Amino acid sequence: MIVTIDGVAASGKSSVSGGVARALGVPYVSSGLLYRAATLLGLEARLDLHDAPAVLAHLQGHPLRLEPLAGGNRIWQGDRELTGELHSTRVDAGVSVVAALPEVRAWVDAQLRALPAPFVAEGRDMGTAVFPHAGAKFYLTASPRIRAQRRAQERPEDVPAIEAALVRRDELDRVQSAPAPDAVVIDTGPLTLDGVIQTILAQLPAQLTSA
Ligand SMILES: Nc1ncnc2c1ncn2[C@@H]1O[C@H](COP(=O)(O)OP(=O)(O)OP(=O)(O)O)[C@@H](O)[C@H]1O
Ligand SMILES: Nc1ccn([C@@H]2O[C@H](COP(=O)(O)O)[C@@H](O)[C@H]2O)c(=O)n1
Repeated sequence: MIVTIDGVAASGKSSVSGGVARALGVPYVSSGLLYRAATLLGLEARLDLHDAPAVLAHLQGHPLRLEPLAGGNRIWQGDRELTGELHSTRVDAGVSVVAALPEVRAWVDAQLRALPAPFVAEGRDMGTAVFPHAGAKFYLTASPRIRAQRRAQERPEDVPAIEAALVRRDELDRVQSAPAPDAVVIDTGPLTLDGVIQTILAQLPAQLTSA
């Protein structure tokens, strides 16, 4: 059983996926962490992030390991844990460039499809490209201002700067970020985090919640 939760940047995908996964007793899988880790490695190696062969060759020489848990995903390169370094402003600024490389997308998709189900998968294209046969699909939205206000609780920048960066990232991610035709679209703006989680749980087919 796979449930997909896609959405725009900072719409609550990780927090909501964690809550849904805990309620179902399964892990969740953060696809964005793989793109973020690929970006961090590229930045550290001073690669041109537009250079697909260089980024891919570097990834193949420095394999990443995603550890999907209901309580939060962790990601490793060899013995080094990268998780805590991936939500920085510089990774945010570069990640959409790396994610636009078809070779990197194919590499990430292969990592994700190799994971053993059941799980909740969150990202941009989980319900469309990676797991089109998922048992239930959701797509989260909220206005840029609301998302920036939420994110400002966790970042040093002010709300207008965060909002501008989110709008830019949404624009760059537009190609791969769209609701699947069979996804339930949820505007999280008027909802609490728990409200979004309960909305999703209430819409899951009975066979998923009893599995
Ligand atoms: N419905 C909600 N109400 C209030 N705060 C929320 C809600 N959903 C998420 N948040 C908060 O918004 C922030 C962003 O959420 P989260 O990191 O889960 O988003 P995301 O979509 O995974 O982000 P990114 O795309 O950058 O990985 C977090 O601080 C989270 O606690
Ligand atoms: N399925 C996905 C997931 C992520 N991306 C790209 O990674 C960036 C970071 O993702 P977050 O979920 O952590 O925000 C995102 O801005 C996309 O560029 C993707 O392309 N596909």
